[in-house]
Amino acid sequence: MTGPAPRPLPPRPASDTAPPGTRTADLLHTLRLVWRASPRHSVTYALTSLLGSALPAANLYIGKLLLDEVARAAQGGVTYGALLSLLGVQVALVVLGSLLSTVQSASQQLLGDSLQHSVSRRILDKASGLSVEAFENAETYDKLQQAYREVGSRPLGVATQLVGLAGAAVTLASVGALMARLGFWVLPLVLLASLPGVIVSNRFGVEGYRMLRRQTHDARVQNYLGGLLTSDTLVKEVRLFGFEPYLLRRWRDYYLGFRQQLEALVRRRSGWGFAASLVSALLIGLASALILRRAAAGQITVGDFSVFVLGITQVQGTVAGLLNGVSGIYQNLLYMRNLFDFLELPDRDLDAGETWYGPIDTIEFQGVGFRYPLTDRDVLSGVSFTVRRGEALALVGENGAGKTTLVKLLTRLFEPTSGRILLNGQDAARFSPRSVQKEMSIIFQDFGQYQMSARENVALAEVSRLDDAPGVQGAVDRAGAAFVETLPGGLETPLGRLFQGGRQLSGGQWQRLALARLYFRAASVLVFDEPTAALDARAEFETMEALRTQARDRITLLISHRFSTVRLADRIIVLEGGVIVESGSHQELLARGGKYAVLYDLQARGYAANEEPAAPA
Ligand SMILES: Nc1ncnc2c1ncn2[C@@H]1O[C@H](COP(=O)(O)OP(=O)(O)OP(=O)(O)O)[C@@H](O)[C@H]1O
Repeated sequence: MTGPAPRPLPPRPASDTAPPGTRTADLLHTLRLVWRASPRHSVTYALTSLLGSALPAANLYIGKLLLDEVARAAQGGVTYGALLSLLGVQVALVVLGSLLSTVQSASQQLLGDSLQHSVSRRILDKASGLSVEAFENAETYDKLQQAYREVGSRPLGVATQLVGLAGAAVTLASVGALMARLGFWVLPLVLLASLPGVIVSNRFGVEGYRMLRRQTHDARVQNYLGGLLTSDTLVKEVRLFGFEPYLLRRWRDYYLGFRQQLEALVRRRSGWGFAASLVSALLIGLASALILRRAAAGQITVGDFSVFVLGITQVQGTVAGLLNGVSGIYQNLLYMRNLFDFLELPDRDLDAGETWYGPIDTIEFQGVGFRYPLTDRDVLSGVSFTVRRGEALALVGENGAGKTTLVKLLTRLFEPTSGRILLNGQDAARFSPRSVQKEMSIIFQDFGQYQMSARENVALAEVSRLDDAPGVQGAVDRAGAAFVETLPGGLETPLGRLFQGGRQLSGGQWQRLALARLYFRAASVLVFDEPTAALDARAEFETMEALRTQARDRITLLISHRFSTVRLADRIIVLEGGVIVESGSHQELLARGGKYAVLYDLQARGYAANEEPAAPA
């Protein structure tokens, strides 16, 4: 599906107030990245570019000699052979030029490809080592997204622009040396004439960039609005409520705002651009008049004059390229800082610590507290409880009470900010998170729907057993996901609608597969976070029955808003504002008449109300 072309978002570059050494270090770092990506293509690209940069001066010089010889030939004394040999050199230069540029662009393309691959690889390596915490931090996530988006252009941009700068210096020095022979004022005047245009274009380049930056927030909102209109998952709701015109109007309002700013910028840029070209023309006119005076005095040849005329365009183009290259490198380095910031984020070594072996028989929370990074509020505090093998513990509480957070701590995705968690009486922090996680299996509230085969959807819980067909089948049976057999390719059927040939499943079917994934891993701790939210009544009943059987030789943790599910647990913990306010069995908590009883009563009354016969009209 194609949506409206998204407005280019200027990615947020790192602050340009970084210490002066940072840019140099980033430049070197970028060049190292480029070099490592492909030394062979880096060298080829640099060499062909530099050699090619000396060609304009060589061409100018041969052209001058040829013209002078032609002029002399008019007076006789020059052989046809001499003219032909100069022509031969000129043709050879043209052939060399096109050979160099062919090799240059081929090596640039291959270097770009290697670079994109190697930097993407580094980003993905980094992303796989980051903690879950890092992903929940909006700024880090932004950096990751941006690094990934920019990976194809920025590092190569820095390298090619840097080589371009060196090439421009070579061109300028060689062409400049030729022109300087025509009079000491020629080169300064021509250089001066190049400046106004470059200054204006740079100044408005920066303004344009700032404008885009100012618009970043609004552009994101506009893109979001466009995304709502083109989203396959939201189309049902958008159509039914019919708010397309509202979305379109808001989308257009943003566009009109951007358009106004763009028009103002274009007007000013055109005015200044025109003024700059006038100044430039005056200076070139002055230089030409001076050259012509020397020509009138017979002090320069027709070849010299051609060096002057053709040299002007060459110098102006090179100066513009040089200054634009400097600002281009600077801008690209700002983006590279984002990439480096991301690559420099601390990893969370999931294998650090002692290795945990064997089943977990008890989990004990001792005064556990937790605060999300960059927030100023504890979402859990003083949480203490113990759960033993064979027990099913349910967590209840209203939205935002801290249930999922508690599970994240239990599963070592996050570490407590206070208190400790003991496993079989030993501090969990001593053990490597990964080795502990191997003993745990989970179905999250927002479980994954992997656009892969049904088998992979189950076996991802333990990829080393990806080919364990009986194991997968067993998990599928336990999860009541028998529908898999009715799929055209059985367990091998690709799922989801993202790729061709994929079968889309219903929400409940996806959830059953996620349950199968949980069962597939041989774990001593099972965590069910709203495991039945998308299930029908029968499936919920079956799941709960299976869960009760599973629970006998394991620790089971259950989060649910459905009391029909919760009441099956041996013990229930009631969380409120991150604190345990009650705990006990279903019967005990009802008898106590506290928070649990109130919540239970509310839900029970909801059912009862639905069962009341309709009042006669
Ligand atoms: N990544 C995060 N960064 C900052 N705060 C968070 C983050 N995730 C959750 N919170 C906050 O932590 C509190 C507890 O959230 P949690 O998801 O644990 O609640 P819950 O009891 O599972 O809620 P629900 O029943 O809605 O699933 C909430 O106030 C929430 O706003």
